[in-house]
Amino acid sequence: MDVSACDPRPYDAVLLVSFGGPEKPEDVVPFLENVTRGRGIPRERLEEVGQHYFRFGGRSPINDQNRSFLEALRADLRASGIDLPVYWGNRNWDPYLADTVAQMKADGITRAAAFTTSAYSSYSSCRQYRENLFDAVAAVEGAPVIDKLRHYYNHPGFTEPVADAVLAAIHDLPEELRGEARLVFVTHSIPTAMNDTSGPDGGAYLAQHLDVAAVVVRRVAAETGVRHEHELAFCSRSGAPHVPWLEPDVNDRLEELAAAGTRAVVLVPVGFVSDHMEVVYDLDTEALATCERVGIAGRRAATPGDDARFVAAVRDLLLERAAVERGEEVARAAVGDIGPLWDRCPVGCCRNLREDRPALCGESA
Ligand SMILES: CC1=C(CCC(=O)O)c2cc3nc(cc4[nH]c(cc5[nH]c(cc1n2)c(C)c5CCC(=O)O)c(CCC(=O)O)c4C)C(CCC(=O)O)=C3C
Ligand SMILES: [Fe+2]
Repeated sequence: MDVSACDPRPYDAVLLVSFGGPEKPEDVVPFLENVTRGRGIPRERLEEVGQHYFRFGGRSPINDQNRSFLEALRADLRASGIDLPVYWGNRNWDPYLADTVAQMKADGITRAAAFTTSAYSSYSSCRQYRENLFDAVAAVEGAPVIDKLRHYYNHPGFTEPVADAVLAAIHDLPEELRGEARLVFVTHSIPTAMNDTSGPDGGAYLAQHLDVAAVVVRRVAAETGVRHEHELAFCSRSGAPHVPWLEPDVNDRLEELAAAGTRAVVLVPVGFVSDHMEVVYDLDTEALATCERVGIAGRRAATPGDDARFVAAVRDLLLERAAVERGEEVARAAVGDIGPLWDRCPVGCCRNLREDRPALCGESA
């Protein structure tokens, strides 16, 4: 392998940044309190979401997904001769970001590249993590510098596993229904006001999802010769009922589709990089039950998880950014119409609608 192509300098560590989740029943309520502190989420919604976790023994799948991703990433880097430690810190549960940053400092780390488990622009999926990074670094004297790797929803290492998963799910349908399967891409609903302020010009959250969906539909058509009907729907709506969130809810949409004669659907959880609770509960438990009830043959496409191509995308983004920071020219892998996004978020990107809080990894004003 060309050694210069695997030069991670100036980075001496990688940091996986994620949401965190409970691991046992006693964790569920304190976890939900961490997530919703100061956010005005109605009590009934919290109780309902708590039930989703209790139904799975009080254990979210997200931490185990991250553990296997970490193992895969460490192996990938090692195999490429990149000798960097890989750390992990969360927003809402142990290991907390501030503790991880303290450990990195103790280990002598000076500059880390951060990869978040959210692919898209929005306050919840990008800027809030940048605020979390600011807080974690501010809490640790002499903390390392942390750079967030660019958005990767349109990196082929993300879209290729998604496209393959859709092909596999279509193939899993009864043969006579495969050609007419409708692809319902699903992501986390957010308040419409949060979508309106996502990215530097607003609307980036929706635009990015639609871009990926179009890419996947084209890739599937190239394999099967069928251009499947497709659309975007949402899961996991929260908040107060009078606050508008992105719609349609996937369950409502499945009812409408059944009434209009749709017989087969593939749910594509394109908003999730691995099997989070939203995937195993909101889609596998709830939405597939809706399919059953309304008489649609439904399948859920797999998430990228620890697919080798997705893991390798982290290495690609790390080496790309390292070269940028060394002042070299780079080629940036991206598919779709939007193209590769920025290394540092523009000023005002994904504005915090509640309050002004400092964030790392942005252009300074
Ligand atoms: C855009 C987005 C992502 C994708 C980007 C990303 O991955 O970060 C995401 C991920 C996740 N959300 C998660 C869990 C929860 N999200 C909640 C609440 C909320 N999510 C929101 C948005 C998002 N959330 C919003 C606007 C709220 C309202 C409160 C607020 O304004 O912050 C609540 C409180 C209960 C409720 O209100 O539903 C819970 C428990 C988990 C862990 C799952 C697991 O355990 O596997 C993950 C990965
Ligand atoms: Fe959430």
